[in-house]
Amino acid sequence: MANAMLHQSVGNLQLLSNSGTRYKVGNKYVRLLPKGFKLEVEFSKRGTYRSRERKFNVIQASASQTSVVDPVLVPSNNGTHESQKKSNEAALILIRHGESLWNEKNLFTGCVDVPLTKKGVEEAIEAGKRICNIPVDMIYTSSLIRAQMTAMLAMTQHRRKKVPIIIHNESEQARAWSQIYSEDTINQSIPVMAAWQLNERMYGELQGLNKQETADRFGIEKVHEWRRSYDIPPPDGESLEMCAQRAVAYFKNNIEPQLLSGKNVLIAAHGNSLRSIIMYLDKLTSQEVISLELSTGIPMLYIFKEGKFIRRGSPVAPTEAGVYAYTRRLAQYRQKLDEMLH
Ligand SMILES: O=C(O)[C@@H](CO)OP(=O)(O)O
Repeated sequence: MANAMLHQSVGNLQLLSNSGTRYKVGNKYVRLLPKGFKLEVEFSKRGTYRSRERKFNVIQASASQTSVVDPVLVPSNNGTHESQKKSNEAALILIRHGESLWNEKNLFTGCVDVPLTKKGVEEAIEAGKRICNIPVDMIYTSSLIRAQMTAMLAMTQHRRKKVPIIIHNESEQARAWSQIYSEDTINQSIPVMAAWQLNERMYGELQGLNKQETADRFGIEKVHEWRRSYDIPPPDGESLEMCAQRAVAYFKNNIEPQLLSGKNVLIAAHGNSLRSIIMYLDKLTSQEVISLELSTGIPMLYIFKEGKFIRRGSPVAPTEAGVYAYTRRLAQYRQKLDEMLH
Protein backbone atom coordinates (compact mmCIF):
# COMPACT_ATOMS: atom_id res chain seq x y z
CA MET A 1 0.00 0.00 0.00
CA ALA A 2 1.32 3.43 -0.95
CA ASN A 3 1.18 6.57 1.17
CA ALA A 4 0.87 10.05 -0.25
CA MET A 5 0.71 13.51 1.17
CA LEU A 6 -0.75 16.05 -1.21
CA HIS A 7 0.13 19.67 -0.89
CA GLN A 8 0.04 22.64 -3.18
CA SER A 9 -0.91 26.26 -2.74
CA VAL A 10 -3.12 26.81 -5.78
CA GLY A 11 -4.33 24.52 -8.58
CA ASN A 12 -5.44 20.94 -9.01
CA LEU A 13 -3.87 17.64 -8.03
CA GLN A 14 -4.89 14.15 -8.93
CA LEU A 15 -4.07 10.84 -7.27
CA LEU A 16 -4.85 7.54 -8.96
CA SER A 17 -4.87 4.40 -6.86
CA ASN A 18 -4.36 0.99 -8.40
CA SER A 19 -3.56 -0.86 -5.19
CA GLY A 20 -5.06 1.15 -2.34
CA THR A 21 -3.35 4.32 -1.18
CA ARG A 22 -3.44 6.10 2.15
CA TYR A 23 -3.42 9.83 1.63
CA LYS A 24 -3.38 13.02 3.59
CA VAL A 25 -4.30 16.45 2.24
CA GLY A 26 -2.99 19.37 4.32
CA ASN A 27 -3.62 18.60 7.98
CA LYS A 28 -6.61 16.40 7.30
CA TYR A 29 -6.64 12.93 8.86
CA VAL A 30 -5.27 10.06 6.79
CA ARG A 31 -7.85 8.43 4.49
CA LEU A 32 -7.72 5.32 2.36
CA LEU A 33 -8.25 5.74 -1.35
CA PRO A 34 -9.49 2.32 -2.47
CA LYS A 35 -8.17 0.49 -5.52
CA GLY A 36 -9.69 1.85 -8.72
CA PHE A 37 -10.54 5.23 -7.20
CA LYS A 38 -9.28 8.61 -8.20
CA LEU A 39 -8.89 11.56 -5.85
CA GLU A 40 -9.23 15.07 -7.22
CA VAL A 41 -8.12 17.98 -5.09
CA GLU A 42 -8.69 21.62 -5.93
CA PHE A 43 -6.65 24.14 -3.94
CA SER A 44 -7.89 27.70 -3.77
CA LYS A 45 -5.91 30.92 -3.40
CA ARG A 46 -7.31 31.33 0.11
CA GLY A 47 -5.43 28.22 1.27
CA THR A 48 -8.56 26.03 1.33
CA TYR A 49 -9.16 22.95 -0.80
CA ARG A 50 -11.98 20.73 -2.03
CA SER A 51 -11.46 17.04 -2.61
CA ARG A 52 -13.58 14.28 -4.08
CA GLU A 53 -13.07 10.60 -4.69
CA ARG A 54 -14.37 9.03 -7.90
CA LYS A 55 -14.23 5.61 -9.44
CA PHE A 56 -12.07 5.28 -12.53
CA ASN A 57 -10.86 2.69 -15.02
CA VAL A 58 -8.18 0.53 -13.34
CA ILE A 59 -6.40 -0.24 -16.62
CA GLN A 60 -5.60 3.45 -16.86
CA ALA A 61 -3.94 3.29 -13.45
CA SER A 62 -1.82 0.24 -14.11
CA ALA A 63 0.05 2.15 -16.81
CA SER A 64 1.48 4.36 -14.10
CA GLN A 65 1.53 2.56 -10.78
CA THR A 66 0.54 5.36 -8.48
CA SER A 67 0.26 8.53 -10.41
CA VAL A 68 0.63 11.28 -7.86
CA VAL A 69 1.24 14.85 -8.86
CA ASP A 70 3.91 16.32 -6.62
CA PRO A 71 3.99 13.40 -4.22
CA VAL A 72 5.66 13.38 -0.86
CA LEU A 73 5.59 9.78 0.14
CA VAL A 74 5.68 9.14 3.86
CA PRO A 75 7.11 5.93 5.38
CA SER A 76 4.57 3.12 5.21
CA ASN A 77 4.33 2.72 9.00
CA ASN A 78 3.28 6.32 9.25
CA GLY A 79 -0.37 6.19 10.26
CA THR A 80 -2.52 8.97 11.67
CA HIS A 81 -1.20 8.59 15.20
CA GLU A 82 2.42 8.69 14.06
CA SER A 83 1.92 11.79 11.93
CA GLN A 84 0.20 13.56 14.80
CA LYS A 85 3.14 12.71 17.01
CA LYS A 86 5.54 13.88 14.33
CA SER A 87 3.77 17.17 13.88
CA ASN A 88 4.94 18.17 17.38
CA GLU A 89 8.33 19.23 16.11
CA ALA A 90 10.16 19.73 12.83
CA ALA A 91 13.63 20.99 11.93
CA LEU A 92 14.10 23.89 9.54
CA ILE A 93 17.57 24.50 8.12
CA LEU A 94 18.37 27.65 6.17
CA ILE A 95 21.54 27.92 4.09
CA ARG A 96 22.69 30.89 2.09
CA HIS A 97 24.46 29.58 -1.01
CA GLY A 98 28.27 29.30 -1.05
CA GLU A 99 30.43 31.97 -2.67
CA SER A 100 29.46 32.62 -6.30
CA LEU A 101 31.74 33.82 -9.11
CA TRP A 102 30.17 37.26 -8.82
CA ASN A 103 30.50 37.36 -5.01
CA GLU A 104 34.19 36.76 -5.67
CA LYS A 105 34.30 39.63 -8.18
CA ASN A 106 32.23 41.87 -5.86
CA LEU A 107 29.46 42.36 -8.44
CA PHE A 108 25.77 42.94 -7.71
CA THR A 109 24.18 39.63 -8.66
CA GLY A 110 20.45 39.63 -7.85
CA CYS A 111 18.58 37.35 -10.24
CA VAL A 112 21.53 36.76 -12.59
CA ASP A 113 22.14 33.01 -12.56
CA VAL A 114 25.82 32.67 -11.62
CA PRO A 115 27.43 29.41 -10.39
CA LEU A 116 29.58 28.81 -7.32
CA THR A 117 33.34 29.28 -7.17
CA LYS A 118 35.57 26.43 -5.99
CA LYS A 119 35.51 28.09 -2.56
CA GLY A 120 31.68 28.16 -2.78
CA VAL A 121 31.66 24.44 -3.55
CA GLU A 122 33.85 23.80 -0.51
CA GLU A 123 31.61 25.99 1.67
CA ALA A 124 28.56 24.01 0.56
CA ILE A 125 30.29 20.74 1.41
CA GLU A 126 31.32 22.15 4.77
CA ALA A 127 27.72 23.24 5.40
CA GLY A 128 26.65 19.70 4.56
CA LYS A 129 29.01 18.30 7.20
CA ARG A 130 27.41 20.55 9.81
CA ILE A 131 23.92 19.32 9.08
CA CYS A 132 24.73 15.68 8.26
CA ASN A 133 22.97 14.41 11.39
CA ILE A 134 19.84 16.52 11.09
CA PRO A 135 16.84 14.94 9.37
CA VAL A 136 15.86 16.36 5.98
CA ASP A 137 12.59 15.26 4.34
CA MET A 138 12.11 18.08 1.84
CA ILE A 139 14.39 20.60 0.20
CA TYR A 140 13.40 23.99 -1.17
CA THR A 141 15.79 26.01 -3.29
CA SER A 142 15.45 29.07 -5.46
CA SER A 143 15.46 28.57 -9.20
CA LEU A 144 19.07 29.82 -9.35
CA ILE A 145 21.98 27.43 -9.83
CA ARG A 146 24.08 28.75 -6.92
CA ALA A 147 21.35 27.78 -4.42
CA GLN A 148 20.70 24.46 -6.13
CA MET A 149 24.42 23.57 -6.24
CA THR A 150 24.65 24.42 -2.55
CA ALA A 151 21.72 22.19 -1.59
CA MET A 152 22.96 19.27 -3.68
CA LEU A 153 26.58 19.54 -2.53
CA ALA A 154 25.51 19.84 1.10
CA MET A 155 23.38 16.72 0.77
CA THR A 156 26.35 14.67 -0.50
CA GLN A 157 27.56 14.82 3.13
CA HIS A 158 24.33 13.70 4.76
CA ARG A 159 24.65 10.44 6.66
CA ARG A 160 21.17 9.21 5.77
CA LYS A 161 22.28 9.03 2.10
CA LYS A 162 18.86 9.72 0.62
CA VAL A 163 18.93 11.02 -2.95
CA PRO A 164 17.75 14.61 -3.51
CA ILE A 165 15.57 14.70 -6.63
CA ILE A 166 14.32 17.87 -8.30
CA ILE A 167 10.55 17.76 -8.79
CA HIS A 168 9.49 19.00 -12.21
CA ASN A 169 5.99 20.41 -12.03
CA GLU A 170 6.33 23.05 -14.73
CA SER A 171 4.11 21.16 -17.21
CA GLU A 172 2.01 18.01 -17.47
CA GLN A 173 4.72 16.48 -19.63
CA ALA A 174 7.52 17.37 -17.24
CA ARG A 175 5.52 15.77 -14.45
CA ALA A 176 4.75 12.63 -16.45
CA TRP A 177 8.30 12.24 -17.78
CA SER A 178 9.87 12.49 -14.33
CA GLN A 179 7.65 9.94 -12.58
CA ILE A 180 9.33 7.30 -10.40
CA TYR A 181 7.73 3.87 -10.45
CA SER A 182 9.24 2.26 -7.36
CA GLU A 183 7.88 3.03 -3.93
CA ASP A 184 11.14 1.93 -2.29
CA THR A 185 13.12 4.29 -4.51
CA ILE A 186 10.73 7.12 -3.68
CA ASN A 187 11.21 6.41 0.02
CA GLN A 188 14.96 6.71 -0.44
CA SER A 189 14.69 10.10 -2.10
CA ILE A 190 14.17 13.68 -0.95
CA PRO A 191 11.94 15.88 -3.11
CA VAL A 192 13.63 19.13 -4.09
CA MET A 193 11.26 21.98 -4.96
CA ALA A 194 12.82 24.84 -6.92
CA ALA A 195 10.86 28.10 -6.62
CA TRP A 196 11.64 31.49 -8.21
CA GLN A 197 9.94 33.10 -5.21
CA LEU A 198 13.03 32.18 -3.16
CA ASN A 199 15.36 33.86 -5.66
CA GLU A 200 17.69 36.66 -4.62
CA ARG A 201 16.16 40.14 -4.52
CA MET A 202 16.10 41.50 -8.07
CA TYR A 203 18.81 44.16 -8.07
CA GLY A 204 17.53 46.10 -11.11
CA GLU A 205 20.05 48.32 -12.85
CA LEU A 206 22.75 47.43 -10.33
CA GLN A 207 23.00 43.83 -11.61
CA GLY A 208 26.48 43.23 -12.98
CA LEU A 209 27.93 46.47 -11.53
CA ASN A 210 30.90 46.40 -9.20
CA LYS A 211 29.82 47.17 -5.61
CA GLN A 212 32.88 49.28 -4.81
CA GLU A 213 32.69 51.28 -8.06
CA THR A 214 28.96 51.86 -7.49
CA ALA A 215 29.69 53.19 -3.98
CA ASP A 216 32.42 55.47 -5.39
CA ARG A 217 29.97 56.78 -7.99
CA PHE A 218 26.76 57.21 -5.97
CA GLY A 219 28.22 57.50 -2.47
CA ILE A 220 28.58 54.89 0.28
CA GLU A 221 25.39 55.98 2.03
CA LYS A 222 23.17 55.80 -1.02
CA VAL A 223 24.49 52.38 -1.94
CA HIS A 224 24.11 51.15 1.65
CA GLU A 225 20.52 52.38 1.58
CA TRP A 226 19.88 50.41 -1.64
CA ARG A 227 21.56 47.33 -0.23
CA ARG A 228 20.23 47.22 3.30
CA SER A 229 17.21 49.49 3.82
CA TYR A 230 13.88 47.72 4.12
CA ASP A 231 11.71 49.67 1.74
CA ILE A 232 13.96 51.65 -0.61
CA PRO A 233 14.48 49.72 -3.88
CA PRO A 234 17.64 50.01 -5.97
CA PRO A 235 16.93 51.61 -9.40
CA ASP A 236 14.34 49.43 -11.17
CA GLY A 237 14.88 46.63 -8.65
CA GLU A 238 13.20 45.13 -5.60
CA SER A 239 13.44 46.49 -2.07
CA LEU A 240 13.75 43.95 0.73
CA GLU A 241 10.08 44.57 1.43
CA MET A 242 9.15 43.61 -2.15
CA CYS A 243 11.38 40.55 -1.99
CA ALA A 244 9.73 39.59 1.34
CA GLN A 245 6.28 39.82 -0.21
CA ARG A 246 6.97 36.90 -2.53
CA ALA A 247 9.53 34.94 -0.45
CA VAL A 248 7.61 35.04 2.84
CA ALA A 249 4.29 34.35 1.07
CA TYR A 250 5.89 31.28 -0.53
CA PHE A 251 7.27 30.22 2.83
CA LYS A 252 3.88 30.57 4.53
CA ASN A 253 1.87 28.88 1.75
CA ASN A 254 4.21 26.07 0.81
CA ILE A 255 6.85 25.43 3.45
CA GLU A 256 5.01 26.05 6.71
CA PRO A 257 2.36 23.40 5.92
CA GLN A 258 5.19 20.88 5.49
CA LEU A 259 6.69 21.81 8.84
CA LEU A 260 3.24 21.63 10.42
CA SER A 261 2.86 18.07 9.20
CA GLY A 262 6.20 17.14 10.78
CA LYS A 263 8.44 17.29 7.71
CA ASN A 264 12.01 18.46 8.28
CA VAL A 265 12.89 21.07 5.69
CA LEU A 266 16.11 22.46 4.24
CA ILE A 267 15.99 25.76 2.36
CA ALA A 268 18.95 26.82 0.23
CA ALA A 269 18.50 30.38 -0.95
CA HIS A 270 20.10 33.84 -0.93
CA GLY A 271 21.27 36.68 1.28
CA ASN A 272 18.15 38.79 0.88
CA SER A 273 15.43 36.18 0.33
CA LEU A 274 16.67 34.51 3.53
CA ARG A 275 16.95 37.84 5.39
CA SER A 276 13.29 38.41 4.64
CA ILE A 277 12.34 34.91 5.81
CA ILE A 278 14.44 35.31 8.99
CA MET A 279 12.75 38.66 9.59
CA TYR A 280 9.45 36.75 9.61
CA LEU A 281 10.75 33.84 11.73
CA ASP A 282 12.49 36.01 14.32
CA LYS A 283 9.83 38.74 14.18
CA LEU A 284 12.43 41.41 13.42
CA THR A 285 11.34 44.98 12.78
CA SER A 286 12.23 46.80 9.56
CA GLN A 287 14.92 48.60 11.61
CA GLU A 288 16.39 45.42 13.07
CA VAL A 289 16.65 43.66 9.70
CA ILE A 290 18.98 46.38 8.41
CA SER A 291 21.87 45.00 10.45
CA LEU A 292 21.14 41.34 9.70
CA GLU A 293 23.97 39.96 7.55
CA LEU A 294 24.26 36.33 6.45
CA SER A 295 27.55 34.63 5.63
CA THR A 296 27.75 32.32 2.63
CA GLY A 297 27.43 28.61 3.37
CA ILE A 298 26.58 28.78 7.09
CA PRO A 299 23.52 26.69 7.94
CA MET A 300 21.08 28.01 10.51
CA LEU A 301 18.77 25.72 12.42
CA TYR A 302 15.27 26.42 13.66
CA ILE A 303 12.86 24.12 15.41
CA PHE A 304 9.21 24.51 14.55
CA LYS A 305 7.17 23.55 17.57
CA GLU A 306 3.60 24.36 18.57
CA GLY A 307 3.33 26.90 15.79
CA LYS A 308 6.49 28.75 16.85
CA PHE A 309 9.96 29.00 15.33
CA ILE A 310 12.75 28.55 17.86
CA ARG A 311 16.27 29.42 16.77
CA ARG A 312 18.83 26.90 18.03
CA GLY A 313 22.27 28.17 18.96
CA SER A 314 24.54 30.48 17.10
CA PRO A 315 25.15 29.84 13.41
CA VAL A 316 28.74 31.01 13.52
CA ALA A 317 30.29 28.76 16.15
CA PRO A 318 33.22 26.72 14.83
CA THR A 319 31.92 23.24 15.64
CA GLU A 320 28.64 21.52 15.05
CA ALA A 321 28.07 20.89 18.76
CA GLY A 322 28.58 24.57 19.44
CA VAL A 323 26.26 25.57 16.66
CA TYR A 324 23.25 23.46 17.35
CA ALA A 325 21.67 22.70 20.65
CA TYR A 326 20.05 19.40 19.80
CA THR A 327 16.47 18.76 20.81
CA ARG A 328 15.66 15.30 22.18
CA ARG A 329 14.13 14.34 18.85
CA LEU A 330 17.24 15.42 16.93
CA ALA A 331 19.48 13.56 19.36
CA GLN A 332 17.35 10.43 18.84
CA TYR A 333 17.62 10.78 15.06
CA ARG A 334 21.38 11.08 15.34
CA GLN A 335 21.54 8.04 17.57
CA LYS A 336 19.53 6.05 15.03
CA LEU A 337 21.97 7.08 12.31
CA ASP A 338 24.88 5.96 14.52
CA GLU A 339 23.22 2.60 15.05
CA MET A 340 22.38 2.21 11.38
CA LEU A 341 25.86 3.08 10.16
CA HIS A 342 27.92 1.06 12.65
O1 LIG B 1 24.68 40.95 -5.12
C1 LIG B 1 23.71 40.40 -4.57
O2 LIG B 1 22.81 39.82 -5.19
C2 LIG B 1 23.58 40.46 -3.07
C3 LIG B 1 24.08 39.21 -2.42
O3 LIG B 1 25.39 38.89 -2.78
O4 LIG B 1 24.29 41.56 -2.61
P1 LIG B 1 24.08 42.30 -1.23
O5 LIG B 1 25.28 42.01 -0.40
O6 LIG B 1 23.99 43.75 -1.61
O7 LIG B 1 22.81 41.83 -0.59
